[in-house]
Amino acid sequence: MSATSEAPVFRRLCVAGLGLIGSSIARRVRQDGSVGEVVAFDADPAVRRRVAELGIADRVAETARDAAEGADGLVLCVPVGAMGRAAADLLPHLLPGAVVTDVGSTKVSVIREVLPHLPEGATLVPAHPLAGTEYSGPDSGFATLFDGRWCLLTPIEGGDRASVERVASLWRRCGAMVQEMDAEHHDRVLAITSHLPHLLAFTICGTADDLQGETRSEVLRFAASGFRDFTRIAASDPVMWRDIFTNNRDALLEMLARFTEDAQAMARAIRWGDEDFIVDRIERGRRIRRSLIEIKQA
Ligand SMILES: NC(=O)c1ccc[n+]([C@@H]2O[C@H](COP(=O)([O-])OP(=O)(O)OC[C@H]3O[C@@H](n4cnc5c(N)ncnc54)[C@H](O)[C@@H]3O)[C@@H](O)[C@H]2O)c1
Ligand SMILES: O=C(O)C(=O)C[C@]1(C(=O)O)C=C[C@@H](O)C=C1
Repeated sequence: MSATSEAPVFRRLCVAGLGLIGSSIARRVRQDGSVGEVVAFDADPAVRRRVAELGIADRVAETARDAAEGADGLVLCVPVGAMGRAAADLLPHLLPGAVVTDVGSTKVSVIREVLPHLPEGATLVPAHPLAGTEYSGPDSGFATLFDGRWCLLTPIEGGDRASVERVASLWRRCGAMVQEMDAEHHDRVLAITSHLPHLLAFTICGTADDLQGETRSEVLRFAASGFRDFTRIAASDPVMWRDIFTNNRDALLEMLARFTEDAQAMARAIRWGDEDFIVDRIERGRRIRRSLIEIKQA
């Protein structure tokens, strides 16, 4: 990827929270010139020092005020439970008319927490890149993270369309495909496709750990790739996932209840030897996997 001749989307972009996602954005936009200047800010001094060492921003600010002053764009890349605090610290200092966006995994809660801090004339365009890994921190980011991945925008009803287009353009230049969606719908979709799978992965690892007397050494020694796949997801950051679970509580609990019912149906089929039911459920899983691979190849 190399710098294009297109005009920068923002003159100065403030990136707040330089973990996996924030540092990936900073790396990408600096490489391809989609913003004039990147100013980084993180609440953790150790992260600020590391970002300076890595050289992934034009400047690392020591305070929220210094980071936001003079910026016409701000992307909040902090855990969803910290969005309100970060917005309160940064938003008052942005340039008039600035565009504020975020990358949070929940959208209704982020809108609720950030909107009250939006200065007159500024706009909020919530966003969520569907790309990540189980790693966190500034060393884990990379410039190609968003290539070919979806970024969902959940624009505020009646909000400024030009700002939505600017944020969409930033994500396209980061390599992502952009789609707009209603925030409530986003949270329900992500509850089943991302939040519940993580809940299951944390839980199955916990269950295996509880059985340590009997099986744990076996689990670890002979861990087949099925269990290993769960452990990759279960290695994700505790603060990030605590915040996602508690900020998408209703949708997640609804999906968990539906899943529990379906798991009970499977348990019943196993108990009574209903082989047709069991095969039908497994075939459904295989079909979903195949269709996902086809979508990826298309
Ligand atoms: N990791 C993923 O796979 C993934 C994917 C898409 C979206 N997201 C979302 O992106 C956001 C960031 O996730 P991440 O994986 O990059 O997290 P991370 O833990 O790697 O980084 C978060 C950073 O935010 C900083 N921070 C916390 N509170 C702050 C504050 N008030 N002001 C400034 N900095 C603050 C932390 O010090 C940390 O460096 C989260 O909202 C998450 O839900 C994550
Ligand atoms: O790839 C992973 O490890 C991820 O967990 C990424 C993942 C996901 O569930 O797909 C996690 C949370 C985000 O909000 C978006 C993406």
